Amino acid sequence: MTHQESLYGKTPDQLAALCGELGMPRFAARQIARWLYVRHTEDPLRMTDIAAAHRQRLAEWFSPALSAPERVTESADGTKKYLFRTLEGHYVESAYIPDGERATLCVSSQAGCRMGCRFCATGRQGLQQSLTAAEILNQAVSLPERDKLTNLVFMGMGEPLDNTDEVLRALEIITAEWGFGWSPTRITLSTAGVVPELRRFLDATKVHLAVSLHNPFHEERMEIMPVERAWPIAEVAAILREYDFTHQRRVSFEYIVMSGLNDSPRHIRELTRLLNGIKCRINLIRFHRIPDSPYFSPGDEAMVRFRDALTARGIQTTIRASRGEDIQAACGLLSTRLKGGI
Ligand SMILES: C[S@@+](CC[C@H](N)C(=O)[O-])C[C@H]1O[C@@H](n2cnc3c(N)ncnc32)[C@H](O)[C@@H]1O
Ligand code: SF4
Repeated sequence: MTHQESLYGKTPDQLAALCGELGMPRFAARQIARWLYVRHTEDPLRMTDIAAAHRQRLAEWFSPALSAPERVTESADGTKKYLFRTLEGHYVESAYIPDGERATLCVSSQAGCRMGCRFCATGRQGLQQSLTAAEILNQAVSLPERDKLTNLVFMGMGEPLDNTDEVLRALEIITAEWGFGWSPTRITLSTAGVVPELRRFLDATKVHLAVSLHNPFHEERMEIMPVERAWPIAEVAAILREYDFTHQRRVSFEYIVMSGLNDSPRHIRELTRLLNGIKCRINLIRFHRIPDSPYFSPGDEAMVRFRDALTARGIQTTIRASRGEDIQAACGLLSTRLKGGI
């Protein structure tokens, strides 16, 4: 245990172990969790139902983890991009996306990413740091719009299943009744398909899953997503076939439509074959241009034709509205710029 450690981000089990080490009653763990996650107070000195001597000890041992965003950019459509600094000094982005009754926060799970997808600005940074559970939660808790949030998506920077321990801890805190008490159906985790971690995630939580597909052919997917080499999308699909997505929990596939690369009838046939037996939905995404990239989205009509062709084959398909494009709300562009990366 070091003085750098924070209370925030710890589960009651972890807090109980700490209480034991510090000579405090173990039941104090529940009280601390309540202060942290229900009352959003991380200063031990304000935890008034804990004995004063223990409060003092906690304050000496633990440093604060929560911090306000350092920068915000607002889009014409109301989307806001926040920039948070981690304790190690890296920048991560979160996008706040209001939409009628809904308000979604897109959170980052890592600063940078080591998956190297060719179309992704975050991928170009490489991995700087995996976020702690506290740093993941901070993006929601320290958001000025915290109390308006209805949904959370792990679609910001980083690959959440390359940081599974901390992501699962954050998900536990968000969904537990001693935590934020959110229904798991308000949360979606997006992955490029880290096969060894996928089952663990599916077994440990009930949150929705999104898989970044982008091409159903092994050779072609490998060209744009190096993860395909180690963990083919066919293996991801095989695992998903073992799970039930017909009730509360949903699985969807993200598909950036790239002109001339993945939008042919051949791709439609292969997608149908790949996803056969999985109750799912496909979200078609427009490519957000990043500098020096060779990819282009087709026009609106071609997107609609592609959607209709998939729908005609029995796959529920929607075209995802692009939000915040004027502020580059997608994926790592702002923080990459700050680092001088592009
Ligand atoms: C940034 S990733 C984070 C989650 C996870 N690493 C993944 O790949 O699913 C979230 C989504 O953004 C997509 N994405 C990345 N770069 C993009 C771009 N330039 N335009 C549109 N979508 C992009 C990814 O394919 C993925 O579906
Ligand atoms: S798309 Fe996802 S997995 Fe690929 S580099 Fe970007 S953040 Fe990483």
